[in-house]
Amino acid sequence: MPATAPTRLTIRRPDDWHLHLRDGAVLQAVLPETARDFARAIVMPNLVPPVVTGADAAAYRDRIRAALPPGADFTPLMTLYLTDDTDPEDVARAHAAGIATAVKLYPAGATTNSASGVTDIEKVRPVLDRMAEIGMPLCIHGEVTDPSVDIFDREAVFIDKVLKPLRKKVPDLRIVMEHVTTSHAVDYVRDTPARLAATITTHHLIINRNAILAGGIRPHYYCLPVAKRERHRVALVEAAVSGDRRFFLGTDSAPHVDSRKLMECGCAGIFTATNTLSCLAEVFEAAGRLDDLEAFTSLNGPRYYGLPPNEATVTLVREDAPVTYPGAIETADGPVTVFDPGFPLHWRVER
Ligand SMILES: NC(=O)N[C@@H](CC(=O)O)C(=O)O
Ligand SMILES: [Zn+2]
Ligand SMILES: [Zn+2]
Repeated sequence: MPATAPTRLTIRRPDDWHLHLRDGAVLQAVLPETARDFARAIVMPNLVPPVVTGADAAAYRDRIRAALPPGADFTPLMTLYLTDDTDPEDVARAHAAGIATAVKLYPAGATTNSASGVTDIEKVRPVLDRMAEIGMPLCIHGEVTDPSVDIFDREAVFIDKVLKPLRKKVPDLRIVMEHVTTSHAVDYVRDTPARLAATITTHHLIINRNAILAGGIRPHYYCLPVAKRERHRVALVEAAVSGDRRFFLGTDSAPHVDSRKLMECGCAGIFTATNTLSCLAEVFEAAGRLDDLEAFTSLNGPRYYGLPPNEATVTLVREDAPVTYPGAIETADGPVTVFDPGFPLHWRVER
C-alpha cells in the first residue's frame, strides 16, 4: 500500500437490490446480518410456497419487520413471484399501496424454489403490459431452463431467446437483469438505451468457476447463475466500478443451512450478507476505484427504483490486521456458512 492510500471511506448507507431472507428460524438469524449494514433491500419472494399476491407480500413484510432487532434501521421492499396465474390487478393494487416494489420472474425450474415460475412468457403478457403502464420494474432470473443448453451458456442464451423478444413485445417495461454473470449480459445492458438495468452480486465480483471446481468440489461456491470464466468476472468488475448508473449491487445473499449445501445434490446459493461491504471495498480498492463504491452500493439502485438515496452514512476503515467475521451464522435449523472470499479482508465497517 502506498503511504497516501485512503484508510477511511464514508459513503451513504447502502441498499441491497436482491436479497433472500427466507422465513422462520433462518430469517430470524440472517436478518440482523443485512440490517446492520443496509437500509433497504429488495426481498426475493421464492419461499415455499412463494409470495404471489399482494396479501402474501404484506404478511411476509410483517414477519420480516417482527424479526428485526430492536432499533434497526431497515426497510424491506417486497416483490411478487410471477406465476402463470398472476392477476394483473392484484399486482397493480399492491404497487399502488406501496406493498410491492417489483415483480420477480423465475423461469420455471431455473433455480432454488422456482417450481411455480413462469412456463411461457405469453401467459403473463397481461401482467407485463399492466406493469409497463404503471412503471413497475420486473426483476428477472435470466437463465433458460432447456436441459440441452449447457449450464455455462444459459444466461447468454436467455438474452437472445427470451429477453430480446420480450423487450420488443413490451418495450416500455422496466427490467432488472438480476445477478448478471457474463460479459454478454454486461454488453447487452450497456448497449440498451433505456429502462434496462442489472444487479451484480458480491461473489461474482470475486470468484470464477475455478473456485467451485479446481482442487476439489466446493459447494459453498455453488450458486445460480453459476460463476463463469475469469474474463467474465473481469467484465463484471469493470461494470461495477465504472460508475455506470445501470449497474448496482444486489448481493443475492442466499442462505442455506450447511446440511442442505453439503449433500449429494446440494442447494444453489451463497451467503454474503455478513461480510459484503468488506469484500466490496477490497474489490473496488484493487481496481483503484474506491471512489466509485458509493455509486454502486448506494446511488445507482435508488435512482433506478425512483427512491431517494439514504441520508445516513457508513464509514469503512482500512486496517492492517485482517477483519474478523464469523465463519458461519448459527440458526435454529443449523449453521449457514459465510462466504469466504479467499483472501484476507482489511476494510472494517465502523460501528
Ligand atoms: N442464487 C442462488 O443460487 N440461489 C437463490 C435463488 C436465485 O437467486 O436464483 C436461492 O434462493 O437460494
Ligand atoms: Zn436467481
Ligand atoms: Zn437470488
